[in-house]
Amino acid sequence: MQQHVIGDTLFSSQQISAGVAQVARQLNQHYQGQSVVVISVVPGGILFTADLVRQLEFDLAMDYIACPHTPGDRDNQSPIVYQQTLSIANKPVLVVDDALESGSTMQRLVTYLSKYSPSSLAIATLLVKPSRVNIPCPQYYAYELANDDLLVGYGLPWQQRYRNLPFIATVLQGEV
Ligand SMILES: O=P(O)(O)OC[C@H]1O[C@H](OP(=O)(O)OP(=O)(O)O)[C@H](O)[C@@H]1O
Ligand code: HPA
Repeated sequence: MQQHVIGDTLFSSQQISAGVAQVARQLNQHYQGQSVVVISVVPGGILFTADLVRQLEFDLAMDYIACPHTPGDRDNQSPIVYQQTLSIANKPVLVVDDALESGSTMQRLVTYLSKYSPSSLAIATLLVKPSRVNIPCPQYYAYELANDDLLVGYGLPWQQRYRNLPFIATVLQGEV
């Protein structure tokens, strides 16, 4: 592993667990008694989704969607890949990803999924960065960051690596 890429730890695995629990609490309150379709944005959202759904107390089904993103790209125009394993028509849908940076990926996904007529659409992420666009739907998150710095770990890649780190760290300046 090229450990020299990895800078200071911003969120330890304990802080991540606390953040997951915080988002789960908000969702358990909001969706109590409902049957929800949770759509994970893969691959980045896999880790957060896995941790989050195990703390959700309402009935849920799971699906996935992808919209490959290059870190630092503030206008993600890549094709959306969605197999629609489950119908979401007339059902509450929760889209789960690790982070919003520009917000452009999630903004496109929300617009796209709304065409399938869900009864409601909301998003859940662990992190949000400050320069994200406004997405007009309910948003659940644990941590609002102070800047847009590139991060790595817990789903976030550096050159497609390090998604599996159990903590979230900065990327050293020369490597961004
Ligand atoms: O708000 P944005 O600026 O659009 O960035 C957010 C996206 O970036 C990350 O994707 P990642 O780089 O992990 O790639 P992925 O799409 O392959 O998961 C993250 O998982 C979001 O999907
Ligand atoms: O901080 C990040 N790191 C890696 N990929 C990303 N995609 C959005 N934000 C990030």
